[in-house]
Amino acid sequence: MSEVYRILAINPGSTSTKIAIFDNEKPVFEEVLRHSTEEINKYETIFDQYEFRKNVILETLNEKGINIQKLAAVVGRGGLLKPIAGGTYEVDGKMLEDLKKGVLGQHASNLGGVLAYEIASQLNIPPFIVDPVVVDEMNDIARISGMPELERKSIFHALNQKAVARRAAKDQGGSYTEFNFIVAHLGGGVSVGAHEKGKVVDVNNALDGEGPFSPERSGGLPAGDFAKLCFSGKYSHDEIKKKLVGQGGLVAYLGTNDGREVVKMIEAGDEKAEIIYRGMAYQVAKEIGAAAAVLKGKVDAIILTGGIAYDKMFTGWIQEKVSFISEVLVYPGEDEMIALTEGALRVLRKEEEAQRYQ
Ligand SMILES: Nc1ncnc2c1ncn2[C@@H]1O[C@H](COP(=O)(O)OP(=O)(O)OP(=O)(O)O)[C@@H](O)[C@H]1O
Ligand SMILES: CCCC(=O)O
Repeated sequence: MSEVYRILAINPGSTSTKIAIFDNEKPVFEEVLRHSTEEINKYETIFDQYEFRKNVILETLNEKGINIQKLAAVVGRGGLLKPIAGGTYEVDGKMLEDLKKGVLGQHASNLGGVLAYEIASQLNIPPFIVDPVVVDEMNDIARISGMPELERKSIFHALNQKAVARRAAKDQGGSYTEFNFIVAHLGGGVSVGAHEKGKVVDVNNALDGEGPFSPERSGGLPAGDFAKLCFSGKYSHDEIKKKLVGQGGLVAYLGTNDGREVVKMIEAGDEKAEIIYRGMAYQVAKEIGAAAAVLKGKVDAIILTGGIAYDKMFTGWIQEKVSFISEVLVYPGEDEMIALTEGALRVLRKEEEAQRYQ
């Protein structure tokens, strides 16, 4: 009989920490630990949230009677490292240092590698990350911003976009590298990627004021007015950064980062909530149109995924605008937990060697 590896997968998002235990590919336990804006805003930096999230994870596993001594590995969603190729990486001192100091910036997934490392080293088992948000397969032409000092960067929901695209390809009876897809990840942040035969050749930097606004991010802004706001003297650099990521989008307009709350507001007749939520769908549809141009109109399917894709009203508004491009497939939620686990299993089974972060 083949060996059973028990894996703990940890996925810190901007509004939640998802945890799961798998015995090989079989899910044994899964939970979404939600964190309110108030809870998250107590901490100045992402790294400051580490102890809080670690305690919530360990308490939850303990309450559920899960013995962590039986784990074979811990795998976390990887963060804002320097741009790297896709795949599974073992968390080492160099990576840990870059994740802790936020070498490319602060992001919830920086905690994935740190939490994996802290829990795994206590148990003397390996810590991994898989397909971090900095996976970079962009065409060079897509890096041009219009201002030479500012190069566009590939920072997006690589793990889920790729996992869902692979699943869609399988459902269509082929493999990921045979199709052109546009994948829109609709989570706390929103990214829309043009996947050309298995490579994400262009994508909005979901963390840096590009693309559609999202539950807690501003997305692309009128640049001149934004520059004036930055120099108005009203805000510090940190406050401006929070207006872009954390306190932008739905939070800024409606005071919540929770799409379900917005749906309730709309159902209760709140017209402002409806126009803002429709505005978010409108911007996602426009970004999908742009990705269709990148793929020269050769689009096998548009895929909507992430938490907000559970909302049929929202996906319906997008579908109305983009279904002229291609079929629209909806894969609500995320495939990230199994994608993380599979990445760890490939290494434990020696099908793949863990890559080293340089
Ligand atoms: N049924 C639903 N209707 C509307 N919104 C929903 C529904 N279910 C989840 N959401 C919303 O989806 C968003 C969270 O999505 P998701 O869990 O994919 O994001 P995250 O992991 O916190 O962040 P990110 O995906 O950016 O890393 C929240 O705004 C949540 O309220
Ligand atoms: C940009 C990568 C993931 C996210 O925070 O939304």
